[in-house]
Amino acid sequence: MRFISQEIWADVLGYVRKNISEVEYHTWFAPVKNLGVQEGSLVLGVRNSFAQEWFRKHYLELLEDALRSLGAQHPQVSFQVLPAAQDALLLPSDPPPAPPVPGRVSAPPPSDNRKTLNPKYTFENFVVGPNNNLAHAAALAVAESPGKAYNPLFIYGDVGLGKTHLMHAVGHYIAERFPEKRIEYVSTETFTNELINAIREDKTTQFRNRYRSVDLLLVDDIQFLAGKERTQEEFFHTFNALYENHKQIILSSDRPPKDIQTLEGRLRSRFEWGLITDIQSPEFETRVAILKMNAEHNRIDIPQEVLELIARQVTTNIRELEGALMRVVAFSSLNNVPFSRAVASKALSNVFAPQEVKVEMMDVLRQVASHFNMPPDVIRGSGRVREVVVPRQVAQYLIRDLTDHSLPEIGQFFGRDHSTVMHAISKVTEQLGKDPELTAAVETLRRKMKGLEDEDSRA
Ligand SMILES: Nc1ncnc2c1ncn2[C@@H]1O[C@H](COP(=O)(O)OP(=O)(O)OP(=O)(O)O)[C@@H](O)[C@H]1O
Repeated sequence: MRFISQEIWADVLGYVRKNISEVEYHTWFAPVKNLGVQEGSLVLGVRNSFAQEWFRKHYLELLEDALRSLGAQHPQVSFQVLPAAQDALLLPSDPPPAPPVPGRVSAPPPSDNRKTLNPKYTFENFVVGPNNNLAHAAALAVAESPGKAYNPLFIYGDVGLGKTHLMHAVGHYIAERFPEKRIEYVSTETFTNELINAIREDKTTQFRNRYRSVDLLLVDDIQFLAGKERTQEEFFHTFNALYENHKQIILSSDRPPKDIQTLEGRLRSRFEWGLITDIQSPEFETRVAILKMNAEHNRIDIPQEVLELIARQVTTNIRELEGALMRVVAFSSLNNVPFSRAVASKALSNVFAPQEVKVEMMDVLRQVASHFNMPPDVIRGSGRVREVVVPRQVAQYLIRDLTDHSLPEIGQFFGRDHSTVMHAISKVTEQLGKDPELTAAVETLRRKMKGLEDEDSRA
């Protein structure tokens, strides 16, 4: 059974909900469990055989339509009656727990002080790249010496780039080492709403005590303090109380303090007391590494070239990048086809502007290297034996054929001048049709790189 993510399942439910009444939805769909995909069929767990029959009769088509809207070409849905005890079944988006390591005692359950933290947002699960290494180093320093290294730590950056993840990572790190420490994570919006309620219910003292007695305060999206005078006033006092007691404060924002309009000067200057660090959009290699980690985390075996294609499609927001991976996984499960670049490209074409699968020089080199079973560096190296020269010529020929690179650019990539590349290309052109082995290699590789048309037609 392959899992489909909760996001995809939520999309299916969203589709269903738009097409039936609320009463119907709550009666039938709220108790359904998504059990994953088996042989291309989405398996749903229902409570009893009556429900099973009802679903088959009344909702099968609707569910198939929902899957079609998500890219399934031949959607199939089946229903399984859950044993009574399976109501509390592990959701398929939670990967099955790893088998216990003999002789190792499993970790104790998380202590209470991390109840507001997302368990996935740890340092171990954070991929460090040139876009975030300063923020990561600062967060680690703060986690090791809370209240001493940088206070406050102010992390800013665009949507979905890992600010909340880093804040929580500090929380987990501290919670693990100091289980007695009180950790509070709050979004500025929640802080504001809680303050409003406290004022209305005359409970401001409790509100203050709660936030002023923590050891680590994590506040997300602090830019939303802008224009909220009463909340700013309250936050100012919370900040001072914590700061004076050497308690660590971490703030996140979509912009640096100086760009938050209508923020009181005294707050702005406090935000600048510690360290201000930013997170930028991840570059290609970091995006691939994030996808790889996600895939491993979910025990999905997906080829590197597919991850690279996804990483090329989604360039700015990591949340979207993860969503794109889940879409590809769902698409391949639902259509029962193996992962490939063509499949990924199709899975994403509903969401992202269809892009031609753009082939890069490195892609070609890697494919050629794997075809001829030798390391890419050897092909690019100086070896002159036939076993190396032929793959090198094939790689140069295919790069010229499949990319827009000029002869001098290709030459530079191989550490040679353009006339050598020209010679390689004419050599391969001359042999095509004459040398069956070479012809087959070129054709296979070309097809693979152009998006694997053969798999395309199966998808
Ligand atoms: N460097 C990274 N390594 C692994 N996963 C990451 C990394 N950066 C971000 N993510 C993942 O991307 C998703 C979005 O991250 P997060 O919620 O922390 O972003 P954010 O900057 O706080 O966004 P927002 O501004 O919307 O609050 C999360 O699932 C997070 O785990």
